[in-house]
Amino acid sequence: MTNAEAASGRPVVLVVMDGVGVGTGDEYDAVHTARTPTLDGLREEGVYREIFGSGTHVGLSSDSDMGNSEVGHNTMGAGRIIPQGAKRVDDAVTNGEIWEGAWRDVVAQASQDGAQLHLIGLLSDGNVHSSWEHLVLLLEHAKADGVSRLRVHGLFDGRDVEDRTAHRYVADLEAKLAELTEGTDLDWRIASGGGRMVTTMDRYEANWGVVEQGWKAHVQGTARPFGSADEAITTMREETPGISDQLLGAFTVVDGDGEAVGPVRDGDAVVIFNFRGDRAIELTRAFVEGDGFTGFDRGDWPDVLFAGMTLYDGDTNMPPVRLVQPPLIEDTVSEVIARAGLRQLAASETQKYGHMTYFWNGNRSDPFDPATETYIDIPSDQVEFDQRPWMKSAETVDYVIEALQEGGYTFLRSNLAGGDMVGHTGNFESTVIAVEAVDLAIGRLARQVKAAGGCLVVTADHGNSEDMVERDKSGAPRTDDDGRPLWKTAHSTNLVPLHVVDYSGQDWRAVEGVEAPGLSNLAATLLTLLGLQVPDDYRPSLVEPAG
Ligand SMILES: O=C(O)[C@@H](CO)OP(=O)(O)O
Ligand SMILES: [Mn+2]
Ligand SMILES: [Mn+2]
Repeated sequence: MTNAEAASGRPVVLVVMDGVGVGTGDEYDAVHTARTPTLDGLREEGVYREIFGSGTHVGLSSDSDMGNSEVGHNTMGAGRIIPQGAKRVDDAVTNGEIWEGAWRDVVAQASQDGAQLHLIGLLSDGNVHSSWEHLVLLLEHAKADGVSRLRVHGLFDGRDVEDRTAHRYVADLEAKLAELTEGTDLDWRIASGGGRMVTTMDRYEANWGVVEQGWKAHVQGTARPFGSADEAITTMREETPGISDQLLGAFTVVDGDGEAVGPVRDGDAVVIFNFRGDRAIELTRAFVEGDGFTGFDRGDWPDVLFAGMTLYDGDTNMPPVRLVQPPLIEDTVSEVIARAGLRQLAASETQKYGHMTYFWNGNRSDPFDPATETYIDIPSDQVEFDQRPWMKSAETVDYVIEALQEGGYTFLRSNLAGGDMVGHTGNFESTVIAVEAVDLAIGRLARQVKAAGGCLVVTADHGNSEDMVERDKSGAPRTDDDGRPLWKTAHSTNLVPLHVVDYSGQDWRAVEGVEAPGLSNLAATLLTLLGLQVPDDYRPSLVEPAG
């Protein structure tokens, strides 16, 4: 029997466990600490490998860059390593392309009499949504290009960098602004800000109220007033000891008369300097969409020249003006499957919905073939996720199980968000529960895949929950002044698991000798399991028929 015959007809079911990497197994490894009978069992039952999900293996600039959902899902779906995020913008910066196109219009607009240039984005060197170097370069070029009034609206991270460091980023930014403006009559200031999870950086329309807070802070200048960004941070930390940077409230910087120092006005130029789209698109829409906009009540919105760092949504062409053009990823795995006429299902809760559709499909939102593809978006809870660590793992799997029972689908993919979203809270106990809920859900799904004689593939897009503590350079856990662990809220650079368990009777074995096996090998692996031709430029499959 050929591979294709063995595979013909039976469903292949992929589960992406978001943020569940392979850790050291120590007491800060929530995956190891969790009771995971399903994952332990799958490991015995089928092919198990540990593969790369970070750094240059997913198209980032260096191997010290942790993975993230965007690049992880892009890479999985593309079957190749595509230059990504910071790397893509870095390339445009290196070859100077970034200063040639829309940037010229931006500075021309900002040089009109009385106009201002607003730079809005995440103050971080996590290189997930934004890059500190890019912000500095924008400032330097704005100076060289004669922008006299400039306002920075800075969001605090605490998610991709060590938590409770926002004051350092603010100090560094104030120092940079002082250095660039010293001895000139440039009028450059920090004008507003807030923690990214409560200000501006909502995603997948989970909570437009977050964007509204940002709109009040950055655009209207009506958020909670403070004399400076540093004063805002200090005050909010006094009010809520231990508060995470991501949750610091939205604020507006005001002058001695209580007037906002930099609201956005007609005729200004606005740049969002985040390069990643999922959490930049909503504010973008608030700026560029006309009367049809329904996210929240914008009041009288200013007429500005708006530019994003890059394209945030390929299908809606948002934003229409951007500093750097994005990668166009063609021939992604679901396009290949759609061309073969096979039916596909994608299911995820809202927090990761775009990951399983837009990012998976090489930055396009719509199905390739609406007749054969079904997308399911399960609304996420609107809470801090450590309060509901099971998230929607059960509901997500319910949809996949139902589709398997119904029959007719050949490739069914889903994302279980808990390991990542709860891992980001830095709450170890809740993260253990999140991983257990993921395991439980996969257990239920595995039984249904078995009943259907299908093939189950389980992997993760990057690490997070398997390493929950900040570490020093030697890898030793760091503690606070009282000796308590410094909980880590960020992703990791760890390897991720890959399980392949086929209940159809076809045996598979690991392909030896694949160079640096990683997420980029998943697409060929899936096509091989499906018995479909692998495009020539894909990285190779990690499994082959045994015997
Ligand atoms: O929450 C997010 O935006 C990122 C971390 O910045 O996580 P993920 O890449 O898993 O979506
Ligand atoms: Mn993720
Ligand atoms: Mn994450």
